[in-house]
Amino acid sequence: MGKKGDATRTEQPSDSERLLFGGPLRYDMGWNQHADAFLELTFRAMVRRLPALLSASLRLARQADRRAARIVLAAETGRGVAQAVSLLAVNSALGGLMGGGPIEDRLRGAVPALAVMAAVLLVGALLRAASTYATGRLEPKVERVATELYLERAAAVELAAIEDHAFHKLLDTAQYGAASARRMIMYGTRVVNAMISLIAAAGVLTVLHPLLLPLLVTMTLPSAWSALTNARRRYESFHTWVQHARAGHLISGLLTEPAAAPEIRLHGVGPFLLRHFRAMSESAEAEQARLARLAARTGLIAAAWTGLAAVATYATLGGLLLAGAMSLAVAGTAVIAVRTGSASLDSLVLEVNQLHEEALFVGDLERLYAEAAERAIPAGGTPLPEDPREIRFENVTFGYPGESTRPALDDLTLTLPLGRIIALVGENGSGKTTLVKLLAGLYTPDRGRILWDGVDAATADRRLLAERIAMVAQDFKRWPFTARVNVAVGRPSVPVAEERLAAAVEEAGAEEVIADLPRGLDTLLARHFSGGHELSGGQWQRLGIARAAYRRGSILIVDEPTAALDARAELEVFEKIRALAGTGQTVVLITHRLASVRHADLVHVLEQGRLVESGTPEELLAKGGLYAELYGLQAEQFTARVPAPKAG
Ligand SMILES: Nc1ncnc2c1ncn2[C@@H]1O[C@H](COP(=O)(O)OP(=O)(O)OP(=O)(O)O)[C@@H](O)[C@H]1O
Repeated sequence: MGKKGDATRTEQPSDSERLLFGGPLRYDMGWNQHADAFLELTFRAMVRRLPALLSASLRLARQADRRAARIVLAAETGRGVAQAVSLLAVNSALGGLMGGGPIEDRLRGAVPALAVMAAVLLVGALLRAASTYATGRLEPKVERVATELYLERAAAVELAAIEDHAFHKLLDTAQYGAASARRMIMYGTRVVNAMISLIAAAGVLTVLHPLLLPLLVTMTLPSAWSALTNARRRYESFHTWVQHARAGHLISGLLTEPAAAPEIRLHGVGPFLLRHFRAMSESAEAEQARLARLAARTGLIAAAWTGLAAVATYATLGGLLLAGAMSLAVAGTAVIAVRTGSASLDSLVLEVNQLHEEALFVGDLERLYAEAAERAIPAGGTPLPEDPREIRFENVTFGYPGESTRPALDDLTLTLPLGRIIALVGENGSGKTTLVKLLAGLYTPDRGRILWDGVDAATADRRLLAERIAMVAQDFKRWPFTARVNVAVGRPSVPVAEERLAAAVEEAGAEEVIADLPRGLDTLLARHFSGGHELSGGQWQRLGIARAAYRRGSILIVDEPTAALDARAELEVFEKIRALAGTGQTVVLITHRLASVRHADLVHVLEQGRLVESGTPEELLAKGGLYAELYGLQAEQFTARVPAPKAG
């Protein structure tokens, strides 16, 4: 009841959250998915899940380093056995010391048991060292293996999956899984160790007197209860506050972000953000204080309960001694075994709890692995024709996921003759970029077919299809690496070839851009690193074109290649593109600069995802349709008279 009330209260957004974010942000880091599992955090549920959790840790460990995993397991088992032997030796030593006869004889009698204890201590220390070393080797490897698999799977999924909100959320949540996998090894090891020493202590206690085992359990229950209660509160609080925490990080990030820096200084946004950062931090601190208060209260209750249980245990031992049902030596061993056992049980509960918490994140990671495998770009397929004559879109319809009044491409049929310059023209949002993304195999049509001569791209080998495409997208990636890599990344599968690099830079007209860089091609193009350099938008655009030229795909797709270029550079780039077509290269060009389309062999005009007209630029101009209208509008801007300034 209290739990529910707390959660509801903390879900109220703070004033800052309300103002800056319009209310609480509901992105829940995927917690909902495992909320049920965790909230069922009863002792029984945890015990039930323990074997599965331990075997998951072991599987991870074996995947990462089989030998180290074996060492850890053997060392921890050995330590448990050593503990049992040590308790038995204590019993025997105490029995000898407290028996009858002269003290010298008793001491002499205890020597073998003491020697065993010393040997066991030594073995225990050696095993502990072996386990520490092997765990230290194992943990980073587990994290690396899990991370690699995460990155590999994430990079291999379809573009549509990356853009899918639900999948992205899974990607976000699962990124914590690798670190959790690492910690699972640590907690898994501790659980095994605690379990074995508990079994040792419990076994010895049962041998000493059957009453002692339930007493041990009674002594440990309070701390188990307090650990579980606090873990559950922490979890609920984290779940409720995760949004708030993210928003706080967002604000602090904004204060130091270069892109925000000019406005922060000019508009005085700094103090505004700081004020809200403080307000949000204070709400988070209040929540931490609430948790600390509750944890302190729970701890006190548990301590009182443990105290009573301890009194009961020792009273029972006293009773047994008085009644003559137990010798003093056995009682002494029992005290030691009770202490060792309750310490093991305490840590067992704590570690299982931690293991369980980490397992939730590893569960997210495993869900991601499975989903990513399902959404991976299929391997293999029909080979494409060696030298196709044309690519034909046949009644292609494609809509992006989510709400939309119309599909981005709507029953589109058109032909792209290869070895020519084909221009795609149309107003914003008419579907040009979507068309080329389908052409490149980044998306697949919802309906209709894309045929490379007779071969349907849907059944074709996607890797081979991508091999043929070189694309300069509108928002191509500005890699935070050197200029050389920014060009050569066009074909990273081959070693960087200087000649090919120079040719690509020349084809893109980017020689001057490179010459102006302080270290030429070796200049780092990332301002936030020391020695880093930033390029202007137009300079980047030339590097983007150089990258596509370096790739040497048989179909070059250029989406708005001149948007950031000055008039002279624009002319130059179109000259280069025209020259490329002379070499038999297919160029698919998207541009709003209709004057530059003059040299295209074929123009397709799109409107609202449909083809409205096709032809050579001259034909389209003569026809007087949409192309002619757009062309006329642009031409007018240059011929219209600039109004003369008003006199006076
Ligand atoms: N990744 C995406 N997710 C959802 N909808 C998208 C996405 N990309 C484009 N759209 C939508 O698809 C439609 C076609 O967009 P597209 O980018 O293909 O047009 P375009 O002709 O290239 O436009 P522009 O001239 O502005 O570049 C638009 O309505 C747009 O809102």
